Amino acid sequence: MYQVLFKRLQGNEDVKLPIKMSELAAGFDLHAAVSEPVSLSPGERKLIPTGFSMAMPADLEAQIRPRSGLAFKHGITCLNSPGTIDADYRGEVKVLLINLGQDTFIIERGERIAQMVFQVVPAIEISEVDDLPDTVRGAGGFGHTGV
Ligand SMILES: O=c1ccn([C@H]2C[C@H](O)[C@@H](COP(=O)(O)OP(=O)(O)OP(=O)(O)O)O2)c(=O)[nH]1
Ligand SMILES: [Mg+2]
Repeated sequence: MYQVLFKRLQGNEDVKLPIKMSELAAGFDLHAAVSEPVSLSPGERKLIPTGFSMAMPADLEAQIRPRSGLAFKHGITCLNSPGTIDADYRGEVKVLLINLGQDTFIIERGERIAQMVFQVVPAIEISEVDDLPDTVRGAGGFGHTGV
């Protein structure tokens, strides 16, 4: 079991911390900590505060992903999906939303705007080499096996 710490930022006592909406949900829903309703017109993007910062074990990252309901119903998604929260980041977690729909969308304070999924990040050691191990695929890619 991993221990993750959430710190509520001042002035956001009324905004919920990330929560799972069902027992086995992969994502913790994130709530908008906007001081007043924020409008996103078609094509517009805005960085939305969540009212908390966090600390997690060094081998974790957190991914900020869209909510499918907002994407399907309103065309609202995360521009940098999935957003990456580094284990050493102590600033406020923010969500970069973009409106790909046809209508202006209003984000209300406390609304669930995205979800956060934790992942283990493997420890990696990099070595520069002159030759890589051969494979059957080789350099084939981008559809070289056909449709
Ligand atoms: O959706 C996001 C993406 C990032 N961040 C925060 C946490 C993350 O650890 C930090 C940096 O993110 P990233 O590495 O994606 O951005 P960058 O453009 O590479 O910035 P930096 O140079 O600060 O790493 O910004 C968020 O709050 N929400
Ligand atoms: Mg970075």
